[in-house]
Amino acid sequence: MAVKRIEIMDTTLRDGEQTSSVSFSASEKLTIAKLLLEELKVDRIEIASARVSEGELQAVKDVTNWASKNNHLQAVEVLTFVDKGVSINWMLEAGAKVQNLLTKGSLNHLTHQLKKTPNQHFSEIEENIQLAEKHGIATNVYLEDWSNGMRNSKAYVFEFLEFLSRQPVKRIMLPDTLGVLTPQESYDFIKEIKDLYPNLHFDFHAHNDYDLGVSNVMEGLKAGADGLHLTVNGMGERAGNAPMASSIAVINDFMPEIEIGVNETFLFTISKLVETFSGVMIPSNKPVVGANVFTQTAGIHADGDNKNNLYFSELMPERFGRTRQYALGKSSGKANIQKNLQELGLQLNDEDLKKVTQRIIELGDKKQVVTKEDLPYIISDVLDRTYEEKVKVNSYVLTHSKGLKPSTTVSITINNETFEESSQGDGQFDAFMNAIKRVFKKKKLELAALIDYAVRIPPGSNSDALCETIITWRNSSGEFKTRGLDSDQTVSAIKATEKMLNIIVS
Ligand SMILES: CC(C)C(=O)C(=O)O
Repeated sequence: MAVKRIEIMDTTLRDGEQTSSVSFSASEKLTIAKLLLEELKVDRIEIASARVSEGELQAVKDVTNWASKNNHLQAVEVLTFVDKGVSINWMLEAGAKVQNLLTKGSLNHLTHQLKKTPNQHFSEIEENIQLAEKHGIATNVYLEDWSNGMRNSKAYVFEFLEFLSRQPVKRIMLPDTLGVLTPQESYDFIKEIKDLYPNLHFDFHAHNDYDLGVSNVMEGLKAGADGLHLTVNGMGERAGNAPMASSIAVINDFMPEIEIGVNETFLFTISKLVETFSGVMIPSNKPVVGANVFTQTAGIHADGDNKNNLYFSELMPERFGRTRQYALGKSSGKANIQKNLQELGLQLNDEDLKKVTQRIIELGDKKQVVTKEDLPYIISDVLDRTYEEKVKVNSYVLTHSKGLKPSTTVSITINNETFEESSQGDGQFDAFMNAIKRVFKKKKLELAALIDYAVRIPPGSNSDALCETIITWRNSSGEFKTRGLDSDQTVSAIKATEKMLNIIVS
């Protein structure tokens, strides 16, 4: 079987940034660009549209400056326009060497938006390409609205391709601008073009309006596309672009005839980074990168995992730097609970396990989130023995006053030894944590680092509502979450912290 190496072009920093209300700063763009090229190892990145703003000019300068020192300059691309050289001048100032020239790929767009004839358009494009060449800038050409062009003005598309085949163009980019193609059309249209121009390089740029992005990518590749445009977390205009993570997994698992250079172990890392920088949360069921996609909820699945891995597929979490989890809830069953107990190093006899299972089902029925870290508490509660409280927050005073730093004094007992510490902080909880840090330093104990802090109240409630704080921590044994519930937000965070202290202190 002949294996074909294709190019992956990431356009998170250009099309991805066109997600409503997303704007990356220059330093965020540089950080993402480095990770994409050096760790994830995509072949190319599109980082901006020319002429957008001064800030964007600086962002492109920063990336090209870094890229030229690290042999990546030819992998950094900028979207440009047919504008009598204005974009080219912008590129020159930004130090960019590859332009992705936006042209019209359907007669509809050409006549109604540009109000030009095909010949006028082609001659302006030719002028642009020559000018770029003169300045050492390579050209790729986007045929915007190409998919509709293939449906409604095929003769124009082929006339355009014939013109481009005579130009010094590196790649021709075929966007499904409105995300309207079916998988069958993606295959047929690209095949028709590749059959006619087998030696030209064609990228396929799929959008996800019908959730067909990944299927279309697969069909486009089968038809002979030489490159794909993807975005991290599927960010982009409207419903976004074909998503990076699942497209890469699909190629690796189902398309042995296709070779790519992407290092899939970094897919989750980059997905989280883009989530943080963009503020666009990854849906928990998003394939490969969503919080729940490697969590078995049904007890029968966990049971099957114990029996010859009956519920495993090729899509193993470890490939992406993740681990399988077993949810606790009304449908979890004994096997899920046992899996979690194993992870915590706890053992229960059959009778106790039954009682704990019953309690988790009851809590699940009330829609309560039960986490692995809740298990020791549930066990002690259910089995009617007090949980061995190694750490107890005995008392504290918290102050909050206008114009003064919040401060606290905390009394805490660890393994029967009591400590009192005072501290200040940027907020009341920060002051509390600073006091705890002092105690742990004194005891020479490792404290878990706080890596995420989420607060919520039941929908529709008001300021007297119960407030739930879920804190994610990390220590040398890994990441874990604790939960605190109280009508006072700071107190709920302190309760979650007390749970954490009991988990980490042996
Ligand atoms: C700007 C263009 C190239 C685009 O993203 C699209 O057509 O989808």
